[in-house]
Amino acid sequence: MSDLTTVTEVATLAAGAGGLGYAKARAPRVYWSLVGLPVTWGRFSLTYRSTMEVCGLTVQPSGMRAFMTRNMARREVRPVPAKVRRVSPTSTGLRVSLRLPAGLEPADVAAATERLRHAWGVRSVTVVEARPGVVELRMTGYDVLARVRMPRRRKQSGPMVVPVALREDGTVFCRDFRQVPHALTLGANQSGKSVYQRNLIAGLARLPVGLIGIDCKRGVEQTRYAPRLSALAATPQIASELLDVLVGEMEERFDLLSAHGVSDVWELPASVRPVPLVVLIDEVAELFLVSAKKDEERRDRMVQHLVRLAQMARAVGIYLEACGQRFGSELGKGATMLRAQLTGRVVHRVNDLQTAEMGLKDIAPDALQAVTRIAPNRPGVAVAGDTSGGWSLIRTPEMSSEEAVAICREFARLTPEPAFLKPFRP
Ligand SMILES: Nc1ncnc2c1ncn2[C@@H]1O[C@H](COP(=O)(O)OP(=O)(O)OP(=O)(O)O)[C@@H](O)[C@H]1O
Repeated sequence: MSDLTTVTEVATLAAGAGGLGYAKARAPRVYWSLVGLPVTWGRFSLTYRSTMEVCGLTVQPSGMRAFMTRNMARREVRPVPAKVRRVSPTSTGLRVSLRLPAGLEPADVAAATERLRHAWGVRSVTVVEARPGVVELRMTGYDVLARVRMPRRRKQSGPMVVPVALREDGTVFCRDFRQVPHALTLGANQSGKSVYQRNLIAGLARLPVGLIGIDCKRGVEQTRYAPRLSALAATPQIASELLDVLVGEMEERFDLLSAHGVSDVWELPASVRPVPLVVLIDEVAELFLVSAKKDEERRDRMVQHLVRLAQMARAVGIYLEACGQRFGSELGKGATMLRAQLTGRVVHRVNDLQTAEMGLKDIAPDALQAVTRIAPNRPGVAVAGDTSGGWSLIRTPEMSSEEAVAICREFARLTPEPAFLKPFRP
C-alpha cells in the first residue's frame, strides 16, 4: 500500500465509518504521523520538566548554579532534569536523546519508563544507553507488533546481517552471525518458529552464503527451500554423514587460516576466503532421540560433532541455527553443552516456565516473565536475548511459505556448490 493510498484511506475511514478512533485502529501508522506525533511532541515539550520532576528524574542543582539562579536570575531554585539534546520523530514514535546530570544513571530512567509512558500517553518507552552519560528514550505511539511492517529502506550493516523481525520499540531486530555465531529458537506448537525460520532463510538467501538444511522430519519443512540449499539431510543417518563432512571441512579451513597466518576467516583476502556456511537445524531434539540401542553410537558421534562445530567453527565461517520445541538436559549427553554454545536465543510462546528457562535462564533471567506473558493469539511474538544480558520483545513479519520459496528460487543462482557437499545436494 503506498503512503498516498494510506492517507486517503485514513481520510475515508475517518469521514465514513466512526471517525478518527476507527482510523486509528485500521491505519495506526498513518494516524500516528498525522495526529499522534504532533500531539505527543507537544505534550512532551510542554510537560517535560514537570514530568521528570514528578517521576523522580531530577537532581538538586550544584551550589554555584543555585546561587546564580537565586541571586542573578532572581528565580526560584528548582531541581534539574536531564538535558534534552535532540528530539527526532520516527514512523513509529519519537526518539529523545538525553544528557544525564551527575547523580542520575540509565537504570534510574529505565525504572521510570512505565510512569513516563502514562505521562506522555504513548504505547511504550524503552531506554537505551547511547554512551556514558547519554541515554535515548525510544517511544512508540502505537502497538507496532500488532501488524509488523519492516522499514522499506534498510542499511546493510555487515556481510552476515539479516533483518528478521521488529522490536517492540520500533527498531529492527537483526540476526548478526558474526557477532552471535550460533543461535537457538524455541517455541511451542503454532508459536511462530517456522515463520521466524522463513524470514531468516529469505534474508540469508540474498547473501553470498551457503545454506545447509538438517530436517530429520523427512525434510517436510526444508525441502521446499531446495533451490537455495547447498545440502539437505532429511534423516538422522544422512545428518550424521553430513556432520562428519562438515567437521572435516572445518579442519581444512583451519589449515587454510594457519597457512595465511590469520585466526579468522574474515581476515583472509576475499580471493581465497571460503564461502560462509549456515547450518539450519529444524527440530534439534530429533538429532538426540534414538529408538534402538544400535543407533546410540551414531547419536553420540553426531552430538559430539555438533558440539565441536559450535565450539570452534565460528572462526572458519560455519554458523549454527537450531530450532525446536524444547532443548533440555533430558535429551541426554551433550545437550547442555551444545545449548551453552548457542548463545543467541529467541523464545516464542512456550507451554511451561521450564522451557522458557531452558532458553533464557542462563543468559537473560529477567526475560522469563515476558515469555510467559506472550498471548496465544499473537503467534510470531518472541523474546530475543543474547549473552550481554539484554533482551527485547520482537515479532516477525508474517511470511507465507510460498513467499519464502519464491525468494529461494529468485536467488538460486547464489547457491554455492562446493565439491564436499555434492553427495548431499537436495
Ligand atoms: N509473525 C507472525 N504474524 C502473524 N501470524 C503469524 C506470525 N508467525 C506465525 N504466524 C501464524 O501462526 C501460525 C503458526 O505459525 P508457525 O507455523 O510458524 O508455528 P510453529 O511454531 O512453526 O508451529 P509448529 O511447531 O506446529 O510447526 C501460522 O498460521 C502462521 O501464519
